[in-house]
Amino acid sequence: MKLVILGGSGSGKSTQAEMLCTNLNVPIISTGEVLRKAISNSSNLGIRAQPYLEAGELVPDEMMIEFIKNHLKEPEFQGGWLLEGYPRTAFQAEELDFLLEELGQQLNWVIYLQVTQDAMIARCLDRSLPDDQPEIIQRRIELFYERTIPILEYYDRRCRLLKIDGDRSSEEVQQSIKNLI
Ligand SMILES: Nc1ncnc2c1ncn2[C@@H]1O[C@H](COP(=O)(O)OP(=O)(O)O)[C@@H](O)[C@H]1O
Repeated sequence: MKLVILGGSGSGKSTQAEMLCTNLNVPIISTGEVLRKAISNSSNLGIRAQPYLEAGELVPDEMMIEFIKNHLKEPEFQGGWLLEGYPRTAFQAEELDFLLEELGQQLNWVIYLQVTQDAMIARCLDRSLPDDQPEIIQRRIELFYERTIPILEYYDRRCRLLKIDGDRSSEEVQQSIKNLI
């Protein structure tokens, strides 16, 4: 199974991604988590990505596209995978299509966790990750509507989109996803 899970800040996509990759026994790439770890390790990727995360801005497409290309070509991802937080822009979505064609793989589903803006903000303030200050959360949510919502229509036109109500318990959300994939 090859899945993408998307949603705004605090939509619960990391929680659902972890549950799914355990249930489906597939490896996961959570781009937000990878970037935060890269920053705390002061790796080359982390040093380059840090200013963007601290401002709530998206890391440049070219960096993310190269990162995903390098990972999805690794042997452990040949049998299936789950991408959480990628793609986030139209350019990333198009490049993912080209990459999957090159790898002879097909994306099964894009799972979109739909939650209200108020719920997103409340959950982010609750979890207080390093980049969870109110003004940064606001910017990340703005960017979600501006850059990521359009790619949901891209996948809907390809009949690959599953819209899930994320404003419920994580167990109910996970069951809804499992019923559809
Ligand atoms: N696909 C991506 N393209 C560009 N930047 C990304 C991507 N994924 C993660 N990031 C960066 O990492 C930050 C944290 O990502 P994530 O944990 O998914 O945030 P959120 O929970 O706000 O959706 C984002 O605000 C952004 O700066």
